[in-house]
Amino acid sequence: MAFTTMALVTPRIMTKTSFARILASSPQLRLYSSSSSSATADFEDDTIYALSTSSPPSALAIVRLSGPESIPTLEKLTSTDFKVPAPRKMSLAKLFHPITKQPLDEGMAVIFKGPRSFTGEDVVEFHIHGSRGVVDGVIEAVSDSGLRAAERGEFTSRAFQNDKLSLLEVESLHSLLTSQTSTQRVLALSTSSKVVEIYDSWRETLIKAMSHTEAIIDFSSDSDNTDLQQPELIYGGVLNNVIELRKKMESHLHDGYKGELITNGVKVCLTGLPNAGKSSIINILASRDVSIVSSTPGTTRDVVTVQLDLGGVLCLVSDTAGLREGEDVGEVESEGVKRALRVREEADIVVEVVGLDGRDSIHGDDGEDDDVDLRVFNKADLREKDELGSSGISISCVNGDGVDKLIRKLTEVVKDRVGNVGGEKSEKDEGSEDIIITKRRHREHVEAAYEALCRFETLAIEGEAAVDLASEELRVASVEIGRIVGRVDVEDVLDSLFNDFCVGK
Ligand SMILES: Nc1nc2c(ncn2[C@@H]2O[C@H](COP(=O)(O)OP(=O)(O)OP(=O)(O)O)[C@@H](O)[C@H]2O)c(=O)[nH]1
Ligand SMILES: [K+]
Ligand SMILES: [Mg+2]
Repeated sequence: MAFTTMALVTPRIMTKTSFARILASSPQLRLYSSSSSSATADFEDDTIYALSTSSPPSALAIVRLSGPESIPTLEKLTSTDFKVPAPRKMSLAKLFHPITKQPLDEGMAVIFKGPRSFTGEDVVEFHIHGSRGVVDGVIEAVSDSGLRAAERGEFTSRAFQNDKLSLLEVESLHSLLTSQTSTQRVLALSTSSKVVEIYDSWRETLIKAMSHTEAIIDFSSDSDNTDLQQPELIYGGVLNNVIELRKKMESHLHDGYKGELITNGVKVCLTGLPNAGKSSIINILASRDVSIVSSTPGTTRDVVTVQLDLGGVLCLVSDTAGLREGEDVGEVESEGVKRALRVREEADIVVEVVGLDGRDSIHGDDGEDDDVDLRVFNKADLREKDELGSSGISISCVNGDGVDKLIRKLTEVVKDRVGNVGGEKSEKDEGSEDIIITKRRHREHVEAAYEALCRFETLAIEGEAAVDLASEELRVASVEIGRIVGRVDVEDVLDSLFNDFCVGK
């Protein structure tokens, strides 16, 4: 699938002013350091530095240090009468190269004493002017003071090693740093500490249940004990708690994949017969010529995808080949149709574009088809007014009629799919659970835990005879939940995660 643009576009309702605006350029920061190896493998207590803001030039820049030599380095770069400020208090700092004594900048410095810092170590931040000359000078001075350039994500990995952040919080931080839309931002901010608490409480429930079943095992193997009333009671209590938790997991698993949709983007597919106007529509939505429009049916073959911000939700909107088959359809177009069908199959939202009138809908006159979420009747300029019923939206790519309505309607459909994130809860949202699954990784662990609890319940029916097997299922479930927050077995996830971070974070 080809992304024609890296910029995220917010389609705008047609007004006299602008039709669209590019929201944000690529969030990927250019790397200042070229180092790319993983930071997690060899954690050392040397002192690291990095430019934490994007490449010069910019108005201001921040160079960050972390480790035992941070504060001594601040002293080396300032004159003897400089007083190291109290933690978290900004102080004016005239900076000099420690050896050549050349002036570097008149900036600001702030210190954070470990463990009350992001990394848990002593941290110094230089807030300096963002020109290449200043930034290079300060970086050189820090390096000449014996500090080492940080690896990608090394500040965050130190925060993790020092128990300042859990794996789940590291993931949320990464989501925040790469967020492109308001829902991604709000979700990232809301899924850190609160969600850790939820998963930890689940794990606590499971560990408690496990300790009770272990007690039953001990109790039963004690041959002197003839009173079996008590273990049954205990087992009943454990079972109730497990059922309650299993149901909670179930409701989170049935969350409509909202978290993953917000994180990965909602896939919207424009589909329809050749010449319906699919490419014309994607060009309007993207406010630029991303897809070729022509009067020849079968123009589009490759899938063309643009990123749009619809009501604060990242959407990946794809233009696809017009669907048709037959002898006059050549090999290349035929491959295009195959791709179109695949994209449609995988889409979260299917928008069918109908050309001149309802008769050339791929589904015939009734327009009934389960996988279509929104039907758009294009070329309204060629129709008598109100010729069509209310089964879709009537638009014209030629004069722009109905385009604002299409954007509004599409936004509605998208927002309906991802739910209300971070907003005031409306009546509709009553009883709906908060999103706690934002990645496939989380879902897989919750699913595995859920299945273990189902097996536990089956085994529990057999009573004490199978209590040791049942207890093992509780252990499996607690390990799976522990993996989400990063309480157990995290190394494999960490390596790939920290590699996704920028240098300086
Ligand atoms: N009158 C009129 N013509 C339109 C409108 N929208 C698109 N067209 C024309 O319809 C023809 C086909 O448009 P495309 O956007 O290429 O259609 P498509 O669905 O992408 O076609 P394929 O890629 O071949 O499947 C072009 O000549 C467009 O200029 C419209 O609203 N009104
Ligand atoms: K065409
Ligand atoms: Mg096309």
